[in-house]
Amino acid sequence: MANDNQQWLNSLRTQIDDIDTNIQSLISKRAQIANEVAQSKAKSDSGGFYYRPEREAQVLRAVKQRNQGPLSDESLIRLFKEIMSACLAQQKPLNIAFLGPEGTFSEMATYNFFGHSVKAMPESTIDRVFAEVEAGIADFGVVPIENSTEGAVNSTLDMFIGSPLKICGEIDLPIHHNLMSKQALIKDINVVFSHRQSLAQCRSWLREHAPHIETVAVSSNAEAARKASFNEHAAAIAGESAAVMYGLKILHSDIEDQADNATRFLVIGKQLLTKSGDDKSSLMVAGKDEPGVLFQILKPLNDHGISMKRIESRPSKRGKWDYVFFIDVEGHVEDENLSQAIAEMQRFTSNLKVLGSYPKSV
Ligand SMILES: O=C(O)C(=O)C[C@]1(C(=O)O)C=C[C@@H](O)C=C1
Repeated sequence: MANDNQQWLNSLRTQIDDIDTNIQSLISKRAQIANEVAQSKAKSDSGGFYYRPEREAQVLRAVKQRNQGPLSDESLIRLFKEIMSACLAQQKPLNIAFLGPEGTFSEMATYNFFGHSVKAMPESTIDRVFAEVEAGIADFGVVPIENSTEGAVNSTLDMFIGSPLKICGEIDLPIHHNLMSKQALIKDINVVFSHRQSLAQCRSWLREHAPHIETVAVSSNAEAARKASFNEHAAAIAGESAAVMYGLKILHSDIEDQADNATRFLVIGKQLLTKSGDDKSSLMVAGKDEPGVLFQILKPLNDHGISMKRIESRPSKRGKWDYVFFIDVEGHVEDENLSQAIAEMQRFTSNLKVLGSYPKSV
């Protein structure tokens, strides 16, 4: 019996070896063809842009559509992202600036979107991420834009007012928080460090399970984990990778108050993207100081059957009580109905800037 089972195991492993040989040779063939694509881009007027997020979104949507299991869509998408990341790295290795330090959710979002064959560059502030991309030191940047529990990240919205950068993609990252410490028991902990937003996202859990523990806000979750790593009676609330990086034990996982807690990040760059087939566009609009101006600005969207996904207002910094509106809509600016709507909106705005058309997160 044991012998039969061993034979079965051996035969299964032989099958896996054969399949791996085929997969490897196909991946190598794919990489060769991607190299030829790079040569064709070098000859064309592609503006030196080798990375094509709209094409990658199409590849990933096809992967999802073909999937019949047993692997989940997420697993297959992760694998194909890594394949494309490696194929692109041989054409042109990308430098990606993100809101650091290492071990933050922004870093996780960066690798989730670009795969691991990129050079991820941690920056200390959102302004620095924009500056590195504007200066061409980084090819793209990754910045948080909103959290499903805590709302908009105003410092990112404000950067778009003065920056020429475009939005080239979005990343919808589920955020799971963990309580981590050198200690094994929560009763031995007297202080919890975390970023202000993360403490807010775990408010009810902390009230219920750790009412005796003091909470201290620090600059990032990774910094919280670093502090907890050399304080015997401290804990941090952070993502899993911070626990690994700073050698902490996870005492409780998924402690966020809302199970579907997520943060949306934007990919910023200099590239204007062509249509991927399922896109979103972001507009920044300064209204004229007239009665009913917001209604007039939004009316063309309704008239042309365009779905608005989000609107935020921010002080314009041009004068007191003067605002700009950030509006996300379905579609690409090259779509007939959206380009007509934008032309009509311009009659009621003192300034309208298309921040980008980009594929919806896959
Ligand atoms: O189709 C392209 O333009 C490619 O360069 C190939 C490829 C891929 O591996 O599929 C690689 C990088 C681009 O970002 C998009 C796709």
